[in-house]
Amino acid sequence: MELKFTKMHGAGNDFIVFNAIEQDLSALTADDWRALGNRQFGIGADQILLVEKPTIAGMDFKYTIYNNDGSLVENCGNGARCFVKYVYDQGLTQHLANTREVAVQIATGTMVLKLNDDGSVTVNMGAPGFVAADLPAVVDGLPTRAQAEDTLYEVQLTHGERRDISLVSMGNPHAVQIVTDVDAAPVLTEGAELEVHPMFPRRVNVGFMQVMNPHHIKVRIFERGAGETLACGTGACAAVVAGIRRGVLTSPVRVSARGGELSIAWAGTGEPVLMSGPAVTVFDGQITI
Ligand SMILES: N[C@@H](CCC[C@H](N)C(=O)O)C(=O)O
Repeated sequence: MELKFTKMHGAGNDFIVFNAIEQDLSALTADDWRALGNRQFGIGADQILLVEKPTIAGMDFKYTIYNNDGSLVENCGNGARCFVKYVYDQGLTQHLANTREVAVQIATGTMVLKLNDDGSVTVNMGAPGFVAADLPAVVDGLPTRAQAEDTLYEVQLTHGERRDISLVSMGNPHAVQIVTDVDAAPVLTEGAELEVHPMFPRRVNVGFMQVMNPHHIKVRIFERGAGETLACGTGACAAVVAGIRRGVLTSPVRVSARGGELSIAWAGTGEPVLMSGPAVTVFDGQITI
């Protein structure tokens, strides 16, 4: 089967984007997503994004996301920005010519994406969630500590040290901790351990943030199903939300990831998180699988 794709990235978080409206990808399996995402034997990407027809009235598109380990996921923020640039560049929507906004259906609901005049994209990511069971996270018996509006859960690692983590759902699950020096943080080892910690039955994205000042953080995210990436949109949102709830950040917040910068605004509980940042096309290609 011959498939056309576009390689894109948002702040270095990279994607293979398929038009699944004009191409039939229904026979592809988790093994195929894994093979396509493989950096040695495939195209290589952190996630694979499908542009599909919506099944909910009023939506322009359905947005489906796979990690490069083949797992289907609920949300991808950097991918959402690339998604809107893709449908605009490919002429798949008339809406953008007028309002420059599209409404997309995702696994957990809907999302509005706006293409800005400078080519950047703003995504309304919806309201974050904090109920452990919803992430899901099993927190029974874990020591907790209140910090401002947040609840910190004390998690024990195998080497004996403990970490205070905030739990945030951006549609997908995030465990966020504050570190003093993000460049020296043990992202690969502790990220890999926490991703599959028994308290997270569906695994988790692990965020490490260094607070530079109340309006600026540096982050590194060990993504569920992809390992450490150069940026993670939902991870950046989760870090900002956790920092605001802990009382150490004030909206809006500039987020510096290793692959680029995002800007995140959040007005508090029940309000949506607004994320702005770049969306870049790298090349178009065709692959036989
Ligand atoms: N890169 C993403 C998040 C992709 C999904 C995540 N790895 C998960 O499994 O939940 C982003 O930009 O948000």
